[in-house]
Amino acid sequence: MFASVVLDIATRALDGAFDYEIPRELEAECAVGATVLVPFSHREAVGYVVATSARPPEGLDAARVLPVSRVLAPSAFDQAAARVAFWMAREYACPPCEAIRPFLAPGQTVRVRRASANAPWELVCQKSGPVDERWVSLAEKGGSFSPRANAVRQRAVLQALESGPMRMAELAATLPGSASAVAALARRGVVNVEERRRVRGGDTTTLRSAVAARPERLTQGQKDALAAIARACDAGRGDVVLVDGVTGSGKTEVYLDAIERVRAAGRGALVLVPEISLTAQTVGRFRSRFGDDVAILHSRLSAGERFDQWDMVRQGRAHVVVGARSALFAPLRDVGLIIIDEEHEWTYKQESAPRYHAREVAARMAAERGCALVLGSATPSLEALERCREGTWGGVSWTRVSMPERPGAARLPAVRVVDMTEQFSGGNRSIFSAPLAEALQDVAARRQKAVLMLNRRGFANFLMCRECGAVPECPHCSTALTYHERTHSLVCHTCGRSWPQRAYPDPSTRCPNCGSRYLAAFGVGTQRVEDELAMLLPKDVRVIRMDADTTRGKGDHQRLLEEFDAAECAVLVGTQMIAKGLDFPEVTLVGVVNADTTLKLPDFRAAERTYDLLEQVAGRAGRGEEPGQVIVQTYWATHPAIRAVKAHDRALFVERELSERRDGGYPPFSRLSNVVCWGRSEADVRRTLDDVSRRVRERVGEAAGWEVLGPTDCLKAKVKDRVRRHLLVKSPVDSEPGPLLDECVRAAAPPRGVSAAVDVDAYDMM
Ligand SMILES: Nc1ncnc2c1ncn2[C@@H]1O[C@H](COP(=O)(O)OP(=O)(O)OP(=O)(O)O)[C@@H](O)[C@H]1O
Ligand SMILES: [Zn+2]
Repeated sequence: MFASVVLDIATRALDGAFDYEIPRELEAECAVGATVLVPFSHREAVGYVVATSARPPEGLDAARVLPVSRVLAPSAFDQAAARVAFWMAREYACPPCEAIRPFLAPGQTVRVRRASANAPWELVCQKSGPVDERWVSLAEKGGSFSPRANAVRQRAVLQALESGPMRMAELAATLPGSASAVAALARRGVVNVEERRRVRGGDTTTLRSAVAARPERLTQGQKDALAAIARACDAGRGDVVLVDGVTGSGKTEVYLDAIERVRAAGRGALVLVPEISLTAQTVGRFRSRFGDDVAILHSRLSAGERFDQWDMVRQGRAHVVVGARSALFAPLRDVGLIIIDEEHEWTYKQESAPRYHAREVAARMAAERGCALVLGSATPSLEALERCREGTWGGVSWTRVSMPERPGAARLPAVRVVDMTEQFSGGNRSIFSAPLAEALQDVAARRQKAVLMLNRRGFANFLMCRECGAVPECPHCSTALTYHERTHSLVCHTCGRSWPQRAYPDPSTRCPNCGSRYLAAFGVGTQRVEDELAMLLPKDVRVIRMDADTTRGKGDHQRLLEEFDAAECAVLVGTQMIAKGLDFPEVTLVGVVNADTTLKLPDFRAAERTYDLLEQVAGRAGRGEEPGQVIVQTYWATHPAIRAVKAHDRALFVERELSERRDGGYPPFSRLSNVVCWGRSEADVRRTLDDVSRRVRERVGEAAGWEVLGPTDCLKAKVKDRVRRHLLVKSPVDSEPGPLLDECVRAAAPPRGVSAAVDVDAYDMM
């Protein structure tokens, strides 16, 4: 037998597979997907088997093919997955081993390394094993036993167990030396020790929304969606269904029912949700329907826990995988359905190699495995909408099903837009406009609940006139200028021009539009909102703050939501993290403190992001029987994104946005790739990227639909003392920029100390 092996050496120079002979004694283990050790250029290297064959590789003398030395880890992926990995390597311009790594067992780092140029190579093997799942509990007769007076540890163990069984690992961590005490107690039959495979990720919660009770009847939209999904599944060629359902329309129920059908046919399902929604609520809903058949994968699990979940899938003990982006690579054998919830979310794009977009990889995987792909969102990406409008894309059908209504008595909330410049000229200097302050007080008086969102995405700082709402923009690029506090300047990060400018309260400040002296840096913290709320509302209203600061710990997120759930009357104040997914039927008011910050990001998707965010957060109101109200505070009430949210009419935003994108040649009408170069030496970085740019321009020539922009400094021009510059490349929708850019970067051969990354279909261009 022979094996085709991709070496784990991440360099652009090594992009193929190498052939090895499989010694007879390794034949059983050395399957596709196995991690192996092989001889390579006078040393040994780690690699992954991507194909096996009984015939010797063509054109090679079988006697000269070297043998595989060892099998280091059993198979983690199959042939179809290997094909997807090769596609990823090409599409996203990365070495094949980088595209294979996501498919490996969590926690596996097996590398051959050496400490210095002359040191010997050594194999570093780190693999996660199953987590210690021994549980200790009091036995029946435990109550009557009393340890000897000097058996302090035994006493402590018994005391700890009084409130219920505990994991051995937990006991050992909290009571040093408890292992031997437990062993002694177990010998006397006072405690029981049992192996118990805990179902992880579904930690118990008091959240009422964490159960998915089967509804009495489905809405028409839900039925339509399920019918379309069934057709796509039966077609068996990777067809895509976009479930375009307004917030609270019951998309989760559609996913659950669709999975039930797939499971009944004996196949499994992969469900991707944004990391932040992987809370007890989502997980609980899937568990309440599928129990232990669900595996959960996300980054807040420990390496051991992740391994366990992954291994359950590989062993065929769990058939429904719910997880963040990377769950796409779980070793589920017979995938019948892939679901991506909140399809428009940015977190589906990975920002480090391999720089893939989960939507695109999922589409490829669905075609490769002959299953259906379901995308769900209340605010679908323009890419998905455009492909559905075309009807087919990439050789499969793309169908949009709309779910325009919420089930039962629930209605979409009324949205009121408050113009903050009017509030300011009327003398109101508070964070809260008069209407929002009143609505909050009403919620307190009626003992209901409210959600207040502070838009804080992006780090870009800009100046805004408090009197007229103007934001200084680049006259050449029509993007908002970034304010640099230390140098007192406004900078355009598209063309690099800059202007001196001082912000309020400096006396020299003048708004370029109206001359007001209130041209100030924009930004309010959650802390300040919390303080102002405390002054506005009676003491007995719970204010719960949820932001990066209050959710550092593992269980913080869930605990805060549980507090909000349990409270009688409360306000949840938070950043973007509270905008999506939350299903609290008793929320009657949603307030958006500052709708505009994302509009001003120097990014062509800024308006889309803002629209998505506002429509999603607005969707948290009125999900139960009580009608909901939304108040959006903005300095830009006439912006199409704001008007669309106000009317719950996406067309108001999308039509204009699509025509602008078409005119500007931006996605979804083109592909946009970002080539970034960074290093300590600015001269080297410049020279390298100039070289790349020259090569790309040469290759592209006058080809229709190709356009090269830059090179320019990145918006984050310096990170950790490394200078960053980038080049943007637009290409036609059906082009393959990956291989071309890869070749140009390779040919430019970045010198030592300069790194280059190719980001195809880039989202973050800062
Ligand atoms: N057919 C139905 N009849 C009654 N209630 C339903 C039905 N389908 C779903 N629900 C309930 O409607 C609520 C909203 O559903 P869900 O959370 O799935 O909405 P969603 O479409 O995912 O919204 P969002 O995009 O805002 O997250 C849930 O409490 C769910 O239990
Ligand atoms: Zn400019």
